[in-house]
Amino acid sequence: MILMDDIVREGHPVLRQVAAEVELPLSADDRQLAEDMLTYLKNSQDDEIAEKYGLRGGIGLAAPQVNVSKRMFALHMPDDDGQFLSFVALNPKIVSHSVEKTYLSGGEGCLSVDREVPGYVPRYKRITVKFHTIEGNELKLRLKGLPAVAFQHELDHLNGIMFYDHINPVNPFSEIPDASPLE
Ligand SMILES: O=CN(O)C[C@@H](CC1CCCC1)C(=O)N1NCCC[C@H]1C(=O)Nc1ccccn1
Ligand code: NI
Repeated sequence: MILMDDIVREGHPVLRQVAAEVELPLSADDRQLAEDMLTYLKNSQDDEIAEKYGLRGGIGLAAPQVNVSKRMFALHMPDDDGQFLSFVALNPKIVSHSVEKTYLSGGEGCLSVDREVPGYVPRYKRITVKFHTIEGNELKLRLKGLPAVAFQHELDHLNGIMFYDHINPVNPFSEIPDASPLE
C-alpha cells in the first residue's frame, strides 16, 4: 500500500527527470505499481482510510512521485458529467488541444510540494489524449474541465515539470490571455 512516506517531495531529482516509456505488455511489477497508485487515490478519498493512514487527498498520482521514473499515472475523480474517471494511463500523449486555456481559480497544489504556491496555472481548456490501459487496449479520450487540468498536471510530472513552473513569476494572478477560470 502506498503511504505518504512513499511520495517523494520537491528537491528529489526524480521529479525533474523525463520518465521512460513503460514496456507493454506490463511486467508484473509495473502492473502492481499501476494498481497501487490507483488504490492510493481511492484510499486518499476515503475519509476513514485517509484519516487512519494520514493520507493527503489526491485525484492524480504519477509514477515519478513514488520514485519510479516511468511514463504512467493514475487519475481518480468525478468527471464533468457526474461519471467517475478512474484509470491508469500508460505512455500517455496529448494528440491535440484547444487554443483556449483554463486554470483552477484556486490555483494548484501537488502531493510532492509541502507548501502553498499561489498563482494561476494555465492549462489547455480541452485536450484529446491517447494512452494504453492496464487491460492492454489503447484509448483515445477528449477531456475538458478538471479531468483535462489533472491530465496535464500528471503528464507534466512525466516530463519533469512542476505546476509552479507555469505560474507567472512577476504577477502570479495576472490575467491569462484566451483563458477562462475553472471554479
Ligand atoms: O500529481 C499529482 N498530485 O500532485 C496530486 C494533485 C493533482 C491535482 C492538482 C491540480 C490538478 C490535479 C492533487 O490531487 N492534489 N494536490 C494537492 C492538494 C490536494 C489535491 C487536489 O488538488 N485535489 C482536488 C482538486 C480539485 C478538486 C478536488 N480535489
Ligand atoms: Ni503533482
